[in-house]
Amino acid sequence: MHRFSAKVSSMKVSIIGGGGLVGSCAGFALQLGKIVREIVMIDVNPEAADGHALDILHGASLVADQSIHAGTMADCANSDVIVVTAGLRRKPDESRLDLINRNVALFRGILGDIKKAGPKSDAILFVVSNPVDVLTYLAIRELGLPPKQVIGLGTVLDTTRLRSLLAQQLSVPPTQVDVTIYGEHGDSMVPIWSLGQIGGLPVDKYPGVTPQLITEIEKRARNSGAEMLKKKGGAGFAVGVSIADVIHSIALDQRRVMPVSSLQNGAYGLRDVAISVPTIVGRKGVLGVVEVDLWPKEKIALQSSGRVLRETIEKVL
Ligand SMILES: NC(=O)c1ccc[n+]([C@@H]2O[C@H](COP(=O)([O-])OP(=O)(O)OC[C@H]3O[C@@H](n4cnc5c(N)ncnc54)[C@H](O)[C@@H]3O)[C@@H](O)[C@H]2O)c1
Repeated sequence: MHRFSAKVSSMKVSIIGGGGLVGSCAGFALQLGKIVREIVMIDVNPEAADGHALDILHGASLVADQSIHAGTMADCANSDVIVVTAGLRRKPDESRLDLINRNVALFRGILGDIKKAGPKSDAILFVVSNPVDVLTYLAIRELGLPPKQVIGLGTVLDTTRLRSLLAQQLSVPPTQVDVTIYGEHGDSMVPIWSLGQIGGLPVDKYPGVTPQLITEIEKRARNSGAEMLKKKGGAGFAVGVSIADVIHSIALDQRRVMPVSSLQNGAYGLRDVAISVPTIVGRKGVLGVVEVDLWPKEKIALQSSGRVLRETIEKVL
């Protein structure tokens, strides 16, 4: 435990885009997590970054002893984790991949600024901006950090949406639902029902689970991003806790298996693409991926998801 607390107390997290909805929710979730030492909010709109940083700081006396403040790109130089949530939001009915042309130039500029600041050799770049898998691949190509230190949020948010909605439908505790989505953070995402469990029991045999329910929940999870855009202008709280969950696995070197996006080298037949597969996440970033047997239709869907991303990469990068 002592070993961990030394690491925890030194963890500095900078959030580029901290003045926006996703970045501010991530900052708040990191405060409530009480694990990282320093939270820095950075934004081209400094007022917004300072406003969110101050709002979070105002609650510090009730939560934890952390340093919370607005900053500049220079803060990237000594940050342990650099989170990028800066970006343009999806318009209603716009697919995440359609966003790419608007977001690549913006993201390239941010990568240039991070390079200029000179990140630590063991820094982790954590990409959240959409289309997250494509931008993660771009960062791996262009930032100059080892690929293992570049992680995308991938299907972490999609997974918690699926689990939480299924739990609500079945009246079971959400933390006991263990079904994970892999593949693209986008239309071709692949829920892996073959490995799903509720309270350690096979999900397809759990009382109340029917093929119709599975189809319905899958559809709701897939449409959640669009639903959030329509109802409240974009996802905030759930993506915030998703970001914090990954950062905590890094900060505590927990080596948890998570559906984050990272560069693939052949597992599940995926290569030269950043996409979500079962990935071990620790202080050094991606420590490995775990390959297990899936239903053939799931493996085929995962490979086709990889092809969707590869085609986009070839078109736009
Ligand atoms: N990966 C996921 O699961 C996931 C989920 C939700 C949203 N997102 C993505 O996160 C991104 C942000 O969404 P949001 O709702 O917070 O949008 P937002 O408009 O509320 O916030 C974006 C922020 O980025 C800032 N910004 C723009 N250019 C910048 C730059 N060059 N440097 C620093 N800051 C800059 C803006 O000023 C703004 O404050 C979008 O790309 C969105 O699609 C990803």
